[in-house]
Amino acid sequence: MSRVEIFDSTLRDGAQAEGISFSVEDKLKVVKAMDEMGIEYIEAGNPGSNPKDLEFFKEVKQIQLNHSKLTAFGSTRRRNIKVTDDANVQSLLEADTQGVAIFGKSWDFHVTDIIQTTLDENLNMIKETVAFFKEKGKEVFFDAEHFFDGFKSNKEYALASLKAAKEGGADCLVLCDTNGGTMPLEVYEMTKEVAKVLPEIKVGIHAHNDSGMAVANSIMAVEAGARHVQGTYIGFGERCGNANLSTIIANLQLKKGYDCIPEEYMEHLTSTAMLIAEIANITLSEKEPFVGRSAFTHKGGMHIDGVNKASHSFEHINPEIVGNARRFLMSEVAGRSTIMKKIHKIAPEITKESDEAKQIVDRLKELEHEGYQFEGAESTFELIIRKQLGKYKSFFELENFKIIGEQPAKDSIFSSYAMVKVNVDGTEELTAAEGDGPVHALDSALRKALEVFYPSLQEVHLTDYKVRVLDSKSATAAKVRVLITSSDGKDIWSTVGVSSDIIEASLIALIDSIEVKLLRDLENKIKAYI
Ligand SMILES: CC(=O)SCCNC(=O)CCNC(=O)[C@H](O)C(C)(C)COP(=O)(O)OP(=O)(O)OC[C@H]1O[C@@H](n2cnc3c(N)ncnc32)[C@H](O)[C@@H]1OP(=O)(O)O
Ligand SMILES: CC(=O)C(=O)O
Repeated sequence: MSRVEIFDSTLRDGAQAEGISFSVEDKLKVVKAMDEMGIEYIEAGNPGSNPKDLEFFKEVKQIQLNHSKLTAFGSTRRRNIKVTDDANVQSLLEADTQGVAIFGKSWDFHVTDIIQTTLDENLNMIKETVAFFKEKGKEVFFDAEHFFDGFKSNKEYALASLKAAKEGGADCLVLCDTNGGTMPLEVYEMTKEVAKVLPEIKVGIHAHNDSGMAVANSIMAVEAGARHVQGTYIGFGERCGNANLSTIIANLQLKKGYDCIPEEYMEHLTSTAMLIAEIANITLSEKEPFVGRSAFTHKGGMHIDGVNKASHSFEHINPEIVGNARRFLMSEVAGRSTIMKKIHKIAPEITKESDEAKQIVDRLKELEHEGYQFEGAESTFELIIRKQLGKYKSFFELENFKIIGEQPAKDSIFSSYAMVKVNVDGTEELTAAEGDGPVHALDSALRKALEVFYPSLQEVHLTDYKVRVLDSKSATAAKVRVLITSSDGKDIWSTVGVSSDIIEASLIALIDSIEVKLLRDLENKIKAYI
């Protein structure tokens, strides 16, 4: 199996994405996650950029890495100064990492118009900076910024920038599609030419996603001979993002037979994507190939029927290989086989013709008539089946609650408080909490009271809250459907509630969300015991 090195820049190019800001603690968590995933290189920051990155590079030394090598990122020396006088170069040394990624200009226009120096001086800047770090014993990646645009503008000069890095002793020449505008076949042809002109040095690819081509471009570069791929684990980065490494790793390893990460870690691909999203405080796109929640989710009745008969009829790989799971959605386009599949997970003995099956279907129809919709809220659906079959005992009773919304003075901020009393096996707990709004306050108070009995609820938080008005003609008397998505960092689940009162609808969904978490914990305990 041919090896392709994976180089993750979540902490550097990822941190250049709009809305992303990592604390030192966050960065340390990402480093651990990448190491546990078997990622070969972690570009962990830009020490010349900010004191936080420098502090991080000190802290990270405490972590024992088993797979990954750390690299720091920075530019070549500035024009017309000595390498040793360049502050950025000094910060890179101070970061004290095994590797450094040095970016330099490959596009003649950028040299003359952006960094405003001569073409020769830029080549000197590249060669001298690379040579400096080689002398210091570093593994040096030369990131040829704007390589593909440069190649189109002035091929000789773009290649000369690579040669300058090679003469400086670079270990890898990384061709960057910095503006993300290059098309896959162009990447293939230009990479092929580099591999031909400079056969004795490793070539890499760093693609941005401005044309939606970053993954395709990375794969095409590998097809053309690149053996080092840079990107960010779930694709966020400057502007439209970077090449998504979770997609690339899965494609290269499962479809193309390359060796990117240890085989046994492939099943952690999805949970690591969720963890990175969690740390970055973003919602992982449900549509993300391989690792998204919808990646193996089937809605059309015929698709569900097909997957039940043979999973590969509508799935390109088995979801378990990447640690994801198959889901069937309940909807107006789902057939009876979908419902039976759900019932069978809980009660395999029940037949399509049995009274129990009929009662469940009737109950579902009733609930749908009330405004429930289970598409995307399978957890509530599962609880309904369990309750209907008498296979469910609630983990707690909500005895009462009170919500206060107040604006004590005309211009003061509106605030909400909630008080709840819960009962767990005869023991009562009364708690209050504050929130940004009534539902937030209620959620906080409910979990605070229950955490006394079930500490694992501390891991749970709401990742999405949607309200849909069902009959807008009835104005404020209209029913609303509330869909809540929750996560504990390992798993994501959705629950639904319907009422003409938005608080009640939210409460129904919140209670189900907590019940689902406690049910899963119990199931996991039983599995571990068996
Ligand atoms: C393609 C990429 O992603 S490259 C990395 C981009 N990332 C970032 O910019 C985030 C981190 N950057 C920073 O924190 C800041 O830009 C710093 C601290 C590094 C530098 O800040 P400043 O000194 O204020 O410079 P500024 O941010 O305006 O950058 C422009 C300077 O960088 C120089 N520069 C840009 N690219 C290069 C390069 N490849 N080689 C050498 N110098 C370069 C420009 O010539 C310009 O210098 P000048 O003002 O003397 O003409
Ligand atoms: C190096 C880099 O981030 C780029 O050229 O896009």
